[in-house]
This record gives sequence, structure tokens and C-alpha cells, in this order.
Amino acid sequence: MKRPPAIDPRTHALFLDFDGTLVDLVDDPDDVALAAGRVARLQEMSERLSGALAIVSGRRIADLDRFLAPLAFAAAGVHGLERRRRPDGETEFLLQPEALDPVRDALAPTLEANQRLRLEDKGTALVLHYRTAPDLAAAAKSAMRHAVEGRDDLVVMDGDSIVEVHPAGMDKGRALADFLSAPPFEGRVPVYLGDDTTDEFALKTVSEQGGVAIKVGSKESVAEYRLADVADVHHWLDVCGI
Ligand SMILES: O=P(O)(O)OC[C@H]1O[C@H](O[C@H]2O[C@H](CO)[C@@H](O)[C@H](O)[C@H]2O)[C@H](O)[C@@H](O)[C@@H]1O
Repeated sequence: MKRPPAIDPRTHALFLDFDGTLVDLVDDPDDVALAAGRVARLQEMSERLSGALAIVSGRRIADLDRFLAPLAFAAAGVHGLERRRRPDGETEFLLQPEALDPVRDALAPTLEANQRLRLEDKGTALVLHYRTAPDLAAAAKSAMRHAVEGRDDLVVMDGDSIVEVHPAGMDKGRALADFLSAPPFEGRVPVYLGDDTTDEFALKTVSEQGGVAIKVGSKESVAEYRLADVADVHHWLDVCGI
């Protein structure tokens, strides 16, 4: 396992995935928590990086704000379909939720028949959760794929005990590239930390740009560097040089 190098607050930009990277995975998506001291440390790092720190998540930005209150950060939400370049800026919504109404309707019978599956409705994305019902993984994936049949405008992605659908054309790699195209991120070397398959888009973008791609956990990855788990992430953030 190759440990990441030290980070220079004058020249790097830091991008952090949320679930599985900053917070441990739990059964109920509403039950994640980050200690107040850890949130304060993120704020300190954001200031030392002159604002070049962003959370890049599959979550909605409103949900990230709830978990990171009372502070707020630059963020890409729903894999980049929501954007906020500065902590005090407006959130831009790249698409509206109506595009998914037929998928909501198509998933309803599966949810009725399999009540241990949970639907998370993020507006511009829908997630079927099966962490507490792993025997229903195949049913969830199959229902999602059937629900989007004939819809070239939508993309289905498998995550950690979830299957998710959202409009095509956006992923965490593109979200990261967009951050790097303007201040306060422009001209900086990207550092990205993420654990899931959806983070691979960003880790690939970072690797191609000569940045520091850091995989959290032991899953296969394009990343050059590794951290073991969420606790290791927080330890590294404390000693990384920022
Ligand atoms: O991009 P991320 O910040 O890693 O968000 C990815 C998804 O995270 C959440 O689901 C995951 O965490 C849940 C809570 O620990 C867990 O129950 C679930 O199994 C994980 O896949 C979130 O609920 C999703 O909307 C995000 O897309």
C-alpha cells in the first residue's frame, strides 16, 4: 500500500468524497455523523488552501450541509448535478427532478413487493438501497435497469450496496474538472480521496492531470495511493501538511 505524499497548501487543491471517506458506512443513510472536531479541521484546511477544498459526493448538497453544520464547504452534489463553487455561494442545479418521474412510477411495484428495499429520492437522482437486504441486490439492480429501458438520457450506476439512476452526462470526474477550471481551484494540483466505484471517474481525472489520486479501502482502483479506511483518512488529513 503506497501512502500519499505530503500536500502543499500553496499549490494543491483538495477534493473529498463523503460516505466511506469522511464518514463510515452505516445501514441508514440518515445516520452518518462527523464529529464537530473533524468538521472544524476541514474548515481549517479550507482556509489554509485559500478555499481550494471541496466535497464531491453522490449526496445532495443540502444533505451534506446538514451533516457538516454549522459549517459549509464548496461542493459537488449528486455526482456533479449540483454545484457550489464557494461555501457561501448559491447552489446551481444542472437539471430538474421531473426527468425521473417515469422511473419513480416504474419502481413503485418493486418497492411495494420488496419492502426491505429503501428508495432515496434525491430529486435529480434515485437510489435503491439494499445494505440491510443483500439478498435483494439482484432484484434492485434488475428493477432499476428495467425502469430506465429506452431512456438514453439516463445512466444507472452501481455503488456500495446501492443502485442509482440519474441523468447522463455528469460524473465526479467531470465535476472535478469543472472545479479546476475556475478560482479558487484553477491552476492547482488536484488531490482526490474516495472509496467507491463512482469515485473512480474523479481518481482517473486526477491521475491524468498529474495529481494525487488516493483510494480509500482495498477495492480495485486506478489510484496510485491508498489509505486503509475512514479512520486512516482522518489521521492522514491531520499530518498531510495542510
Ligand atoms: O459519493 P458519496 O459521498 O460516497 O455518496 C455515495 C452515496 O452515499 C450514500 O450511500 C452510502 O452510504 C450510506 C450510509 O452510510 C449506506 O447506507 C449506503 O449503503 C452507501 O451506498 C447515499 O445514501 C447515496 O445517496 C450516495 O450516492
